[in-house]
Amino acid sequence: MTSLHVRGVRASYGPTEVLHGIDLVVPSGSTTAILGPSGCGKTTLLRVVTGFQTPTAGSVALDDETVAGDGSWTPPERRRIGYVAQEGNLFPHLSIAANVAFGLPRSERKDTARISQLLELLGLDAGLMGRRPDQLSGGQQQRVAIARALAPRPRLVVLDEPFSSLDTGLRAATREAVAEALHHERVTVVLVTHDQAEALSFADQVAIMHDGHLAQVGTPLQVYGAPADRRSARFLGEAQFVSGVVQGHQVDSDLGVLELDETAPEGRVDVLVRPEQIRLTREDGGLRARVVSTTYFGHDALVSLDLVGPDGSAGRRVVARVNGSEAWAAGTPVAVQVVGAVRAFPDDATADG
Ligand SMILES: Nc1ncnc2c1ncn2[C@@H]1O[C@H](COP(=O)(O)OP(=O)(O)OP(=O)(O)O)[C@@H](O)[C@H]1O
Repeated sequence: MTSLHVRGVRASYGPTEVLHGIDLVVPSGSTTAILGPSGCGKTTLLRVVTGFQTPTAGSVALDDETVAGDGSWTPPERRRIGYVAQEGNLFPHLSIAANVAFGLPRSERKDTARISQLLELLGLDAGLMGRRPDQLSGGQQQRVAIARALAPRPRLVVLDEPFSSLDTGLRAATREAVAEALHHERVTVVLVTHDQAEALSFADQVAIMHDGHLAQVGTPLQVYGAPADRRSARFLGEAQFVSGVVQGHQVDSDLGVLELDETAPEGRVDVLVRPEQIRLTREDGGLRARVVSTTYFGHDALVSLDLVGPDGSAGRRVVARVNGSEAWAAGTPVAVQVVGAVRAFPDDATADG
């Protein structure tokens, strides 16, 4: 097992710098998801790690072996990094067995035991070995691509949006099978995605990238529950901000007096309240609101509400996430309660976007 160390990496296309000093450690045998909007530099970081791009500053090391930077350079084919692209890129003219074997050293390419073990590991029937890629579903093709990447026992596996071309049901099943196989092989993994649910469910660690910077690196719970800035909060799940004033461990906000998750400087703040933190009841009293509309998703629903002021006037709009089986018709008067501690950010909207 191998750990990945990215230190102060900068990278450019011509005169334009797109990575502005990336620091990231992926511990041995763990999975890190790099999550960020299109164009933020995720693929460029993968290119630097795999060796298809030279950093203009900083270094990349696998354990204590520097493969780029600090005067060292190991070409991609000698880094022992397995790479899986969005479309898998299987060789169309080769059988499934030959595709997987392609990853093995020439002397081991006839090792059918290793090939069937890998296919089995990815939940693929050994009977598929003789087929060609176009005779498999998209999900099966991606599993074969992962098997091919794992075949030579790489030090690191890099997955660039490997599930994004699959439809929703197939994506979840493929992701689960791949996660299990990677875990079984105890390989270190970097996954690039712009799918929040994928990053949170697949990875031990999530790195949030914006404009060539890592805004935050932490466990899925940390990055979702305690985002470093407003932009990361908005990028990961639904985020709404209400104004408030910090008083000790509490904040007096548009949604009442709420507990803070950590101490914040006294004064005006914006308070992050996730929709699932807002509970609705039909009781009279408490903080009053009126249902504006409901968007139904099956397992849950988002309910838009206008808070009602003491004089009965409509106040600010907030959104609550409720169980999909609950029906909240437009116009229904409700009582609103915020559950759990909330996070405060300085109220200067320009502070972190
Ligand atoms: N070959 C290139 N030449 C010039 N600029 C490039 C090149 N490849 C990427 N860029 C630019 O570098 C920036 C980062 O691109 P990159 O592909 O790393 O982002 P990304 O986060 O992977 O995006 P996506 O999720 O859309 O794949 C973007 O502004 C992009 O336009």
